[in-house]
Amino acid sequence: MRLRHACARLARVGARSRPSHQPHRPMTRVPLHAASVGDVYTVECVDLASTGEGVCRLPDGLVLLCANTAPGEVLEVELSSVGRSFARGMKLSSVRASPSCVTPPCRHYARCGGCAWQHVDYETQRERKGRTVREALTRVGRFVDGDDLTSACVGTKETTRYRNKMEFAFGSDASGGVVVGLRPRGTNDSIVDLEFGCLLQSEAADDVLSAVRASLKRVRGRIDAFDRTTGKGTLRSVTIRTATSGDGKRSLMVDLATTASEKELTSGALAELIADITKHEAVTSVVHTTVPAEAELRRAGVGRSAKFVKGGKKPISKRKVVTLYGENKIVETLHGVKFELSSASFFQTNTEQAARLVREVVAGCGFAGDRSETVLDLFCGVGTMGLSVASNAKRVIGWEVVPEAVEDARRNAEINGITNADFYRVDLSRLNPSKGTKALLTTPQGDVLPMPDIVITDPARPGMDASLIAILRTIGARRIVYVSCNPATQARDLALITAPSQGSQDAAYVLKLCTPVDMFPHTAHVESVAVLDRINA
Ligand SMILES: C[S@@+](CC[C@H](N)C(=O)[O-])C[C@H]1O[C@@H](n2cnc3c(N)ncnc32)[C@H](O)[C@@H]1O
Repeated sequence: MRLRHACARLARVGARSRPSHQPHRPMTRVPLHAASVGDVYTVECVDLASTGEGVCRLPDGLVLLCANTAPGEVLEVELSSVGRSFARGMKLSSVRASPSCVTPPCRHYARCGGCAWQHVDYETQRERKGRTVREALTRVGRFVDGDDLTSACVGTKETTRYRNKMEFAFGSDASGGVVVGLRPRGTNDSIVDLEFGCLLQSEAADDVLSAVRASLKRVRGRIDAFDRTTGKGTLRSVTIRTATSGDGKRSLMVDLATTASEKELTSGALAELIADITKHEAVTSVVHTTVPAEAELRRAGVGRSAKFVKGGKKPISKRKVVTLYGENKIVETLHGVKFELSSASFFQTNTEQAARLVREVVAGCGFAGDRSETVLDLFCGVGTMGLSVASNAKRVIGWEVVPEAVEDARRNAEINGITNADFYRVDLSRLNPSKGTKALLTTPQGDVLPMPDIVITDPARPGMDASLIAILRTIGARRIVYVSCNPATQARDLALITAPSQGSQDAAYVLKLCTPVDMFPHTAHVESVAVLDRINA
């Protein structure tokens, strides 16, 4: 018996020697922690990691990650790896069950990387997401009142079939056939064949996925999956988008991405696959995206530690999209605004929760109620936020880097009869702060735009560039509403926005409230809406 830390403080947690079947592995370097591979501990799971693993602690404080456990469970774990900052272990048995553990609703849960938190009840997930945002504010943003500034996470009743868009990859099975599905948890070099469908997407979209699987069986041996390590093979991915009309009717857009030439689309195995998809009643649009055949992964490391990682610094080659059936568009409605989406358009993937997110944004703007205010919509995409607030504002000005999204935003304004919203293309990471307000308030044609009263900003995961934040502080709008899908970069940026003012050309802000919104049940992802007021506005 190898008792390691016989300390009263840690009495709840015990260790025993590795089972006799475990070979002794000699240490190659002086360990920083007393634990070693093969040791067995009794620990309590105290938290949930983003990977879905339970977070436990060894007697010396080292974090231990273990799959198939949930907060509150006491379990016996055998260590499978011990690093400098954390260890991993395999659950041997449960000593006391977790009150938050549930049976995962999806039959693919054990392997699929799609929904790592399915084994934990929704209330625990929601509470954890709220805590992620609070912890980012206090630890990254250093807001001493981060806890008080964060409200409870806005949850949802629809914890399955909530996504309006899913992308599935093609891969090869052991006998050379083609399978379609998602990547397994923790690795990107194989595919989980989703024979029971995917609980994240609509039932109609699941029917199309089944049709694709059936078709792949029929054309077996005549077409192969693209191999990202060699750049060989044809079938890359299939994206299924579901739009729901007011009467609940579903229409589906299917985007098949392959390396095939246009000739291959009209005859042979690929043409048969396309025909099978098109036959499906709810499918209103089928497009094909040609992605050039280039290897994208390289082997990193040697021996047992080798793994494939995204390789090279080659620019992503241009994709070519052709419409094979119907039109390359689908119409989705959000907050009373219709959005016409092409296969390449970014759109919020959980329509129901996006409506809640937009409601938070509208409330966060705190409109005067007389349509007197000008709104700047940064990172506007297809105009989701700007068009949703246009009826409350005098004018909306949107900025976005992707030209197609700018075109979509303009068209969306038009089809909704919105005449007070303009959208422009700009790279918001390349603004020149020495130009002051002009850096952001001049159109590409040189027209000077009005000073905004309210700024909505919704950057991608890396957050905002420091130069953009400096310009926003020069502009000094009375309110900033910051929407984010990454609590850490949001907290970093909020700290910069609220830093003390350097003089009359530099407004300072105070953080009023941060509201987490759960857009992606069963995953660690969380969106949050922060509201900032200009001091002495
Ligand atoms: C999280 S999305 C938000 C889109 C939109 N607000 C919505 O709710 O649908 C972030 C958007 O920022 C755009 N974007 C990313 N980097 C950018 C940059 N450097 N300059 C301008 N826009 C950028 C992306 O193309 C994307 O449309």
